[in-house]
Amino acid sequence: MAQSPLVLTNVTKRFGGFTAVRGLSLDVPEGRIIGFLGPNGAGKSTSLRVSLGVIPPDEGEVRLFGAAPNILSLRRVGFLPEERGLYKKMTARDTIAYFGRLKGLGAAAAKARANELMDSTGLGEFRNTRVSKLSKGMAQKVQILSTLAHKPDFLILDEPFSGLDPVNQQVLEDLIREEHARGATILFSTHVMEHAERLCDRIVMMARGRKVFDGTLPEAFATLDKGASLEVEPGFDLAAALAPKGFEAHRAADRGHGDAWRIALPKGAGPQDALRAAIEAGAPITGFAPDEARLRDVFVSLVGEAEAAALDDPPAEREEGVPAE
Ligand SMILES: Nc1ncnc2c1ncn2[C@@H]1O[C@H](COP(=O)(O)OP(=O)(O)OP(=O)(O)O)[C@@H](O)[C@H]1O
Repeated sequence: MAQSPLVLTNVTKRFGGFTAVRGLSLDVPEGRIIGFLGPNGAGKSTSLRVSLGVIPPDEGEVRLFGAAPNILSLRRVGFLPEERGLYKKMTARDTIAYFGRLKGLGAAAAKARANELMDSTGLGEFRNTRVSKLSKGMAQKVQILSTLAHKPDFLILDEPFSGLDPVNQQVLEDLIREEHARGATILFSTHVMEHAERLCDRIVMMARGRKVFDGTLPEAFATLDKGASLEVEPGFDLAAALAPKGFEAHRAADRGHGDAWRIALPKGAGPQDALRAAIEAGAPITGFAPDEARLRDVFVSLVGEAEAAALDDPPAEREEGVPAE
């Protein structure tokens, strides 16, 4: 069996009296794209830092390519830290090539790889531009490309999408897929669930330092009760009409034209069954939609609306110059 690039067993990390990560066990199998999800402060960055040996765990074990993180295993990793930082006076291409050389590429190979990466991601014309003259988003792209320069086996990207506009978020999604197709294993953290929905084989959800879910997308959606939404003309009591047919309806909101209801589906029933039952009950239907579950709904069902609301907050800015530990 292929070796998992990363295995965490019962990892706990405390800062003073505060526990940032609590008993986290995680297996990142080779060749997967895994999304590490959770709101600000959930413990994602701390877990990633512990995984790379940047900070030691207080309890538990980290195995990176089968051993404690070491110089050899770290060479196989490309890491995008949450705190971005590049040498401002270096050109974009030299920056990417420099990171490639730090990870063992020869000078010519590093330069060629930097050119190739910049051309394929729309940065070709900025090869000789100094980092200080790049926009924030472009500098972020340069930093991301720097983590890929040496074609790492394992990419760990901490909030790679934050700071990118929608076009460049798409460029990054494509890049992640290409790296995956090349054979890389990818673990990325995000509080934007949509990226994970589109990209990931598996997701790990964190809240307040604890893992609250670990599984495939279908497994995540299977945790939700299925439902449907129906709109009927105002004043019609859908709950009373559907109760004898075994469906529970709750008024969702008065939208003006009609009344919106949410129907919980009993086990084995589909949204069309609810629609049929409403028609049979003589409901004056003005709208119908099967519920389209999103990962955010899964998160809400696991940790509650209050905790999930933090997903909408922008990532916390760490003050510059504040050390990681
Ligand atoms: N060096 C540190 N010293 C003290 N507390 C820390 C340190 N690093 C992280 N923390 C705390 O640990 C908790 C988890 O932080 P972490 O950065 O791991 O969360 P996160 O899920 O990555 O969130 P974000 O998206 O905001 O970065 C937070 O409450 C944070 O304030």
